[in-house]
Amino acid sequence: GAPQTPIPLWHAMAGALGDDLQALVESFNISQAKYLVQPVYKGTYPQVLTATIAAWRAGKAPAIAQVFDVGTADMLAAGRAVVDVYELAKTTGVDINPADYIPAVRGYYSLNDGKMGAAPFNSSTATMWINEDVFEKAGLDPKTTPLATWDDVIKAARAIKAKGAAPIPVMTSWPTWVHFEQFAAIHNVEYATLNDGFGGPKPTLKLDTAPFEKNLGTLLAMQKEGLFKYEGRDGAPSPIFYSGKAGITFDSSSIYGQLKKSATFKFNDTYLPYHPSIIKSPINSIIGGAAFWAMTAPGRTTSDYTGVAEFFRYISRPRNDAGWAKATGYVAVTTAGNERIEKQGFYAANPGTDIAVKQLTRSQPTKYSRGIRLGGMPEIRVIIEEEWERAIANNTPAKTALARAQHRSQAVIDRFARSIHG
Ligand SMILES: O=P(O)(O)OC[C@H](O)CO
Repeated sequence: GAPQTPIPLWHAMAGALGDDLQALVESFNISQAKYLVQPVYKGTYPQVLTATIAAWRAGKAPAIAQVFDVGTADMLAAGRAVVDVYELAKTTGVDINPADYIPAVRGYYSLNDGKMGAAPFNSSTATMWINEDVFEKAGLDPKTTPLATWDDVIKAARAIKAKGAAPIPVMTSWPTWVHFEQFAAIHNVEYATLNDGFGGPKPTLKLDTAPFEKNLGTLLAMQKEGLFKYEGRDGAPSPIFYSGKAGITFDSSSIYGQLKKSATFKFNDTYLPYHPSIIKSPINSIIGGAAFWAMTAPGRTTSDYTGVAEFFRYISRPRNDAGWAKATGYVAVTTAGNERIEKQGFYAANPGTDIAVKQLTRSQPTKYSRGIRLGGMPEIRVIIEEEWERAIANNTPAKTALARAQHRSQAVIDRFARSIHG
């Protein structure tokens, strides 16, 4: 037959997630004869983003790039580099319907006028993960030990430490995603003015405020007491929990697939803990993970873009969307995908897999729990991580770390605002 059109796809899915993505791509490739999607692992999320931007400047951007949550504002501002999904649908005639996606996902990846920029794919949220074997060793019943509030978590951590049940009572992956961005959402705390950045070009960060001080202060105090161990930036710490060395971690719902594949201990997840002094009853968390962006390049043809659009439509079909979510721990991004999982009885048969969706939908999103839309956000995450690390190393209070993080991060936002508005 005719030669297939290659569609390069750059991604950040390692380990079990990489295998699952490979399988999904292969099923698309054999479902039709025209296009051959070619997945390439390009490293971590920030590495994929950097590589994609560099490649675009060199006229060699992949047809599809997987960009993480916090790269969204930068991508939406990238102008000629990307083809927004609504435009892709229009020019190729491939029907990609925004109404198919659950509101939290659609809202996150839309422009201000509601038109979709990216194709939703791997949406997660952050949850609290429990090593049940460690709990049992510490004399804690993993099914009944209260873990709703931070005081509850501290109590459990003290028991784990006292019994020497694990070298690390509590740790975290994604320090800033979980303990700043998701923390702010579930406590209905403002992260930045102008509706967390959705409402205008030059928001002011709110990192140097009492709620953030309370939360970072709690973590720094736990660190001093030997209850919490800061283990590194972004997703790098995750394998420490996989290896069984920690009693509790905070991580993406999407570590489910990896744990199912490789963990030698019983595990489960539950809701993120909250501070009753900040909110009586925590609200919805926000989506994380990543989405697929259609990239431009010199010489890219309508046929190439049609292949991209066909792939986007394929992954949104209820069967494929649900299959990916069940294997990985990501949430199904379409309404039909979610209904399919529910109907199959998957959540009931696999306790804990329902927590992400429940936490994402437990309230109506407010202006502080819909997402954070700030330019330069990947850089801001690194700044906050640096200041957190400095506070641990120098034994300085949360207030100092937050003042520094606020000052340095605001400069990033102001620079971004100048770059797009002159
Ligand atoms: O591990 P993921 O894919 O759920 O992503 C976690 C964070 O949202 C990445 O920024």
